[in-house]
Amino acid sequence: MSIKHFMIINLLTILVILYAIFADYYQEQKSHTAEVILGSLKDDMSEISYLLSKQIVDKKMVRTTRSLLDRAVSNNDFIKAIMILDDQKVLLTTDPRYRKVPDKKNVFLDPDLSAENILLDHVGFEGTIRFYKGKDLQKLTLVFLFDHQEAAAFLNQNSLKFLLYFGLLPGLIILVMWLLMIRYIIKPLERLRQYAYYQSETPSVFNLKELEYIRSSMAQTFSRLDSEQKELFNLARTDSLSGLANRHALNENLKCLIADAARKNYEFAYLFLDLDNFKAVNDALGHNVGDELLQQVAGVISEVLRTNDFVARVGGDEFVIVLHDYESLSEISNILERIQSRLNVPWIIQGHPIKITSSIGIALYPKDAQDMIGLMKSSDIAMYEAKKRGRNQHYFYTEELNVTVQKNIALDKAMRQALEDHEYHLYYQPKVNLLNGDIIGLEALIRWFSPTKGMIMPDQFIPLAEENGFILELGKWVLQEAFRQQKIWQQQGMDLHVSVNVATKQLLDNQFESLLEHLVKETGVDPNKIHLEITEYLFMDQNDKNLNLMKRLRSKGFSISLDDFGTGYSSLSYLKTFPISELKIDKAFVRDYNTPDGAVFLETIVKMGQTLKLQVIAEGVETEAQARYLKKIGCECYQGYLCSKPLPVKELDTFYLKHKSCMLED
Ligand SMILES: Nc1nc2c(ncn2[C@@H]2O[C@H](COP(=O)(O)O[C@H]3[C@@H](O)[C@H](n4cnc5c(=O)[nH]c(N)nc54)O[C@@H]3COP(=O)(O)O)[C@@H](O)[C@H]2O)c(=O)[nH]1
Repeated sequence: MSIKHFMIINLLTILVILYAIFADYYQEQKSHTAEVILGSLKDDMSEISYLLSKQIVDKKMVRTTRSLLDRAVSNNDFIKAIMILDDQKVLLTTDPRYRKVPDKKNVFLDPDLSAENILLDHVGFEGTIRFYKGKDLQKLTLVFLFDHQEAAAFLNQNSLKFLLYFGLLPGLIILVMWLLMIRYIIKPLERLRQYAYYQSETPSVFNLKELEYIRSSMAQTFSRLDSEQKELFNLARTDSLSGLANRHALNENLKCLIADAARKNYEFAYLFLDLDNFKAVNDALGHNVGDELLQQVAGVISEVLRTNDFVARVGGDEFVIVLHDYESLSEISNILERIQSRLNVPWIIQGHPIKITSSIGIALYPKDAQDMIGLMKSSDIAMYEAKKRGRNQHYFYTEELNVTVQKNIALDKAMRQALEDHEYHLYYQPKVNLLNGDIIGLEALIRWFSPTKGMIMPDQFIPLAEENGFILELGKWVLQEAFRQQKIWQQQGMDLHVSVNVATKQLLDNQFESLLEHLVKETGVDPNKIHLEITEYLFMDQNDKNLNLMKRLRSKGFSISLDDFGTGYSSLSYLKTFPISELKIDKAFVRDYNTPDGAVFLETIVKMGQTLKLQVIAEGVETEAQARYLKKIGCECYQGYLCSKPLPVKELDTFYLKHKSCMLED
């Protein structure tokens, strides 16, 4: 039951009780009035009886009393007529209309009957006139006939007043009480209920103390809950480390932005920023330093951006910036250049000097993607392109880039499957001694035989394998296969070393050394018969770790051959420091042997090799003229189509048995 209904029932009960009390009181008043009237009639009766008793000495004199009786009737509104009866005979009546002797029981004053009943229901009442005629006591009956109409009118004359005072008043009181209750209890309670349920506007102060206590406690509780909720809301949307928005907040923001941009038809830019080499900072200097660096980076980004731009940290060293309200794409570029140049300064974090750069991918809504996932993907693709292009730059997503990425994804999948399906084979290309034409070694070169696409050359998949790390798995297979083959040839009496291309990622892998040990054990190959062809990129970071690794590999018998020499890192200091056995001059220089610059380069390398006691081998030798020139300048070895293209094992066996050497014609 509601409070309202409860109140109504209570008020109605009070009203009914009040009415019952008042009705009882009214009835009592009426009876009392009737008693007073009847009393006065009785008094009149006594008085008139007395006067008549005195006046009458003979029944015949009754008529003489007429004036007295008329006066009595006119003096009393409740008497309609007065009759004097002698037994059953009417001697006198004040109103000739009433000549009939009234029934005895209708004029008898029954003490059990109420005055009101007598006045209203009886015809009248009687009294006795006693007088002496001589010595004889004579009796006559005096009858007062009631004027019922008058009596009823008199008795009821107060009922209107009563109704006004006692009938309407409680009603009014109850109404006022009801209105007060509505105003001070029911409405405040309803407002409290609404407040509790919908947490609508805080109700203003209530007049009733208890309700006010409830209201103010609720207001305090809600305000506390509100601030806690706000705090939780912010916590759930804030990255605790940087204080920037987190991924959750980014998603919410993007959802609104996409909806708004779709409705109002405007463009915005979704930028994905990734720090370059942040992992190295974390690994080398610890997470404390990494965390502080991230905080500083967050500060720089926020400083450069305008207040209505949005920035979130969405991963370890990954930030997302959402820009809108820009005039042109070059405005975006300007902002990003500002961020990148502000980041690309020497930082001192906890006493450590740190250099950090960033790569940023940009996707535009709606051109590049129309939804959140699409924007993330596109900006991610663009960011990787920025990294691929040398880091510390930003790159706008293009559909062509996407096509390349999709191709690479498919290639990546196929490349991995190909290893399981044994679609890779090693070809071998002879390395030749220029002085005597002897084949001194072989370079293992991978080929992929796809059942659908035929032979796929390594430069179509090795770069991707190096990029996505698959080179570790594939390189392991190459090493295993080359070691196994060298051992077979060795057992067959072909005393040739085998050169294996080793990607920088493979070399830097912590498991590389143990992998070599394991493969040596597994295949039984002599490490002295293995050349590991590495590129100059390894020497970009000439740290002790790399140097020690090279030294350990060398001490185990492996030879280190420097591939594509001249195309990469320009500092030559590593040639002295690192235990390198062989320099392979890139085929681009061999091709240019007959140009002044090419010749100078080749001669310089050969001389330098001689000075440093390194074996120098020229790659890509296709003509006798090239070979003769190389021989003339003192280059010891060459590799190239002049002797043979890379061949599969069987063909190479045949070739080797047939030629054994690639002697230059005199
Ligand atoms: N990490 C690994 N890299 C590998 C592996 N196998 C090959 N590769 C690298 O792929 C690049 C392309 O190799 P490929 O297509 O096999 O080309 C080699 C030779 O075929 C080519 N060559 C040899 N002689 C000539 C010539 O006279 N003319 C001419 N135009 N090309 C010639 O040169 C490539 C050998 O290069 P290099 O390794 O630098 O000695 C290449 O970079 C390979 O390194 C692998 O298993 N792992």
